[in-house]
Amino acid sequence: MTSPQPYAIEVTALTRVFGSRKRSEAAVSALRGIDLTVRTGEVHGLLGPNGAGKTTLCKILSTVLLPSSGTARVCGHDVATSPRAVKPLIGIVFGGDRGLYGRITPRQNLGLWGALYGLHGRALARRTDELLERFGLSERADDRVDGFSRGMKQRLHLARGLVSDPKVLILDEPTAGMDPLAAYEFRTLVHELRAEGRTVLVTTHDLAEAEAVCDQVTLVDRGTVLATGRPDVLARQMSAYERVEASGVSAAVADDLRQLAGVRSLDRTADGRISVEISAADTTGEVLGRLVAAGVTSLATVRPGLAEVYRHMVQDRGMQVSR
Ligand SMILES: Nc1ncnc2c1ncn2[C@@H]1O[C@H](COP(=O)(O)OP(=O)(O)OP(=O)(O)O)[C@@H](O)[C@H]1O
Repeated sequence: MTSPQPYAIEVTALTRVFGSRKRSEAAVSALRGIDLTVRTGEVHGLLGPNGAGKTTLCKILSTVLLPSSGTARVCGHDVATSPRAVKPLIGIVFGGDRGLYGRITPRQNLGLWGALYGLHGRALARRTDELLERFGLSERADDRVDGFSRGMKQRLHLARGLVSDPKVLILDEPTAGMDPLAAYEFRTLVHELRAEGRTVLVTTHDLAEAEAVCDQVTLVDRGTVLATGRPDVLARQMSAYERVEASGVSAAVADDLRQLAGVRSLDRTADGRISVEISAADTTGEVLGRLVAAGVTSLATVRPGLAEVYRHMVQDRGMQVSR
């Protein structure tokens, strides 16, 4: 018996350039030398702002798009030279409305997709029924999809991604536009997929979602990898970019805080509030402690948005996290 591949996804020095369509347009380097490994059975988050290159990478992995240079392998098969070996191993789910046929029913959508993967007859009917049941769509199985709510369409997308029983599932912003309950159910689903032994690559803008479901997270920005590591390790690093905001702080206390080693900057706003930008993970507690000791009661800790974290990370390049 052959032993399973240790890595479900191996990406090395991957680039993708989109040529310009008009003379006036510059070519776009969507991926600029991505290295990424995802262990078999792992849930791996790809986290990055708009335009980071996440969708481009997902498309290359699912053989929809060719790389410009570098290599990408799925379960040991090169996506560019062996797409036929890759296709049955991989399922892809895009968020939003892309890829569903609204004028037909969920059963027919799944039937069409299953047929593309070579399923037919009883096997296809059984698989379709199982998935409709799993995603709570059995009662609406024969209604037209275009009358469905966003959450139902999203569940149908997920069902579609599983039609071929793929070993590797790519979820491109699967919770975009989901309400909180649906997003919670999604997290449960990802845990189930992992328990079934599948490898999941999930793209998101949402750090909390990545922390909740992922074993490993890779941060990407402008086509490059900024850092990769366990989400709790990355989150701890990100906490080094927290801000503390407070009002009613005397000039003497503010000066005292400014002197602390882990304080990057301290600004006072026109309305008398202060904003303290932290530059070391354990400084937030120290700043809060000093403010409380000085009798300040109006204070808050603000975790920066991803865009801000990226900005800091890009400035502080070299803080690569390894496994
Ligand atoms: N077909 C295309 N032609 C030209 N440029 C493209 C094409 N597809 C993507 N790009 C560009 O490549 C870059 C990366 O886009 P991509 O969609 O991969 O990013 P993303 O991280 O998925 O962003 P988002 O979160 O907004 O979906 C962007 O600058 C985008 O404009």
